[in-house]
Amino acid sequence: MALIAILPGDGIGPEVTAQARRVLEALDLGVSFEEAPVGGAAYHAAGHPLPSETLDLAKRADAILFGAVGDPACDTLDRHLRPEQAILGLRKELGFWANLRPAKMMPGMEDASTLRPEIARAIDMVIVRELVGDVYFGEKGRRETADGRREGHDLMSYAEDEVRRIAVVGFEMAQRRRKSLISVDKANVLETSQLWRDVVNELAPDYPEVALQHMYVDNAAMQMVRNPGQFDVVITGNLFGDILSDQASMCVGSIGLLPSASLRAWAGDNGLYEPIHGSAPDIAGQGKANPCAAILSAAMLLRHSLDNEDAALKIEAAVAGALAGGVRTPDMGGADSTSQMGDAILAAL
Ligand SMILES: NC(=O)C1=CN([C@@H]2O[C@H](COP(=O)(O)OP(=O)(O)OC[C@H]3O[C@@H](n4cnc5c(N)ncnc54)[C@H](O)[C@@H]3O)[C@@H](O)[C@H]2O)C=CC1
Ligand SMILES: CC(C)CC(=O)C(=O)O
Ligand SMILES: [Mg+2]
Repeated sequence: MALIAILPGDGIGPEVTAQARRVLEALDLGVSFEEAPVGGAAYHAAGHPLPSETLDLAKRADAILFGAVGDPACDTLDRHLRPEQAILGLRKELGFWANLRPAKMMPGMEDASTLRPEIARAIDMVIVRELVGDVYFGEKGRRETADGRREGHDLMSYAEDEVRRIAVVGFEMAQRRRKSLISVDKANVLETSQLWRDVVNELAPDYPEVALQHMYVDNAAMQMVRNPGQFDVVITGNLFGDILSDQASMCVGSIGLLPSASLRAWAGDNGLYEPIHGSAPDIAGQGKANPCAAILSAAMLLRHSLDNEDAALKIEAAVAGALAGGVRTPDMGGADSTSQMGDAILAAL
């Protein structure tokens, strides 16, 4: 029997993963669930944001459903003990280097988008974000200069094999979709990005049917709100992908709508599935969180780790159906609660 590890985390994490678990249970898939604390919840309970029991569960599971981590009560802790280290640690320890973040306009959701309906309607992209390199994982430090100024640094670096493997994912995904790949970097300024661009260009002849374009990240941020329909598959580094995917979420209606998969293989392997949002302390505990991103992450889990495309499609159709029926949490301009959104999706199932 397949084992799904549920790591709810902090803030709205437990609220949205509870709805995703309801949906998975309703499908009667013959899977088992095991939950463990992570992030601030784990720090308060066990003194560490990623206790060894939680890491062991993540390793032994067939797939991981993750909520979110981040707790204002931990803001003053040493960086190594902060809740966010748990998600970075899980990604690194388990080698989940490929992060897929699909953003697609769902029927009848144009009113929730910050863009004009005719612009928003065309959105159907996947951001393929490199997840275990870049400035998030480079050498970090603080020092004091000779004249007494405080300095901080975070090294941005990529090795060619790290770029190549994520670029291959991008090219292969583009080949399965609309055959357009936009690689986002800052090669006009950054050495890391020049290497990124070189490696992507070297791969391009292997994928002659894919139209490759390079775009600087500042322009990409602007193009994403000017004409998001031009993006099919986007490949980019850890930092730029983090930022651009939050931006893409508002183009399709809410940060509470975008799921993600963090993988080390296309299919049939353990993966980590989480909404792209954080723990949202400003709305935690109020029943206001939109659970759609977590529920759509559960669909990605079934698709990529449990080889159950049928069940994944059922969940995606149920979410689209509930939204098309007008159920909306406050982030999408409505007044329905987290559990009412979950109820509507279960009813649509
Ligand atoms: N993967 C993870 O666990 C992530 C953790 N974080 C952490 O989360 C904490 C809060 O970070 P923020 O920058 O505020 O980002 P956030 O994504 O938690 O929230 C940003 C804004 O979006 C809203 N929001 C987010 N998810 C929502 C949902 N499902 N439904 C309705 N509204 C939603 C929040 O209320 C807030 O106004 C921090 O500690 C941060 O480090 C942030 C991003 C990802
Ligand atoms: C703790 C952060 C690096 C997580 C994040 O913002 C993300 O992965 O989207
Ligand atoms: Mg983020």
